[in-house]
Amino acid sequence: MQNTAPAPEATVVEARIQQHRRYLMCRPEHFTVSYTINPWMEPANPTDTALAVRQWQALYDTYLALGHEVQLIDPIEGLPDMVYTANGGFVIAGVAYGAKFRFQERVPEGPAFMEWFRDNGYEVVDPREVNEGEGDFLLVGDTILAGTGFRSTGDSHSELRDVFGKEVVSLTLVDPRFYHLDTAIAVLDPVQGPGGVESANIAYLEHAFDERSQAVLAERYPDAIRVSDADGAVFGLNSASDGLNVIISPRAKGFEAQLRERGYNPVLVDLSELLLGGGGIKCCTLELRR
Ligand SMILES: CN(C)C(=N)NCCC[C@H](N)C(=O)O
Repeated sequence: MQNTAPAPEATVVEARIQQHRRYLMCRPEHFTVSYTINPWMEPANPTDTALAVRQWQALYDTYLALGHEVQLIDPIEGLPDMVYTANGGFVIAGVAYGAKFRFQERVPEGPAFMEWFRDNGYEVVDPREVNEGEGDFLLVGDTILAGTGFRSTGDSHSELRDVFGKEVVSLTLVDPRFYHLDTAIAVLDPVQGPGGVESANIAYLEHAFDERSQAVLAERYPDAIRVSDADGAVFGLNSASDGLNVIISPRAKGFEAQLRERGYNPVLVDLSELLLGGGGIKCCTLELRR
């Protein structure tokens, strides 16, 4: 008798390609939580600066072990959030669009980062509009996804478009726990081929966005990984990917499994102490694109 049962579907796992990265980080020597500008910060809870430094060092060592390059900006006393370098600007092709922070407590960080960029050979664009750098702007392939709702303004998205001449897609965040775009979206793999960007994918937390933005993301990224609230709430998406290795929080168990299924290599680094300031792996990592 002829067997008419359909052949079992083969699971195709794409081969992932590691890309070299250059990052800017800041040792959290002055880390503490002395004010509240996001729902995670609770000045009454004690912080352990030595532990924050050890955890940060583990992230730094991980990047080096994976073959990436890390540059450092000196921490400044009285600016405890400077460890979250992702907020210090947005850099593409040697051009650094500076940050202009929403809250007074972080305002002095803007010029400090711009000075570092200048001293290190970047062309600096002094921003007119309030924006918190790569915390709210993510390069996915050749498109910039730009967050608003809590920190960066919609006007900064227009400024960003003028500065880089790229497509900028505005997305509105609605859940105060996910106040920067990089808490709600992880960029997984902008793969550059000889003819430009060949593929780009993301992971995201759907309900961190308003309905319009959810529709935009669903249409643009049909293959995206959608993560659970539980994984989002431990800053699972606040991760750094080199196209193959994805550095994530060890608490994001579901996301870890989803990444493995897709052929990525999750690398677990615990930044629990820095979570007290409302930041995770990606927040401590600014990509320097030459
Ligand atoms: C992903 N996130 C949140 C970041 N990119 N940055 C962390 C900033 C934390 C700082 N206390 C603040 O509230 O600004």
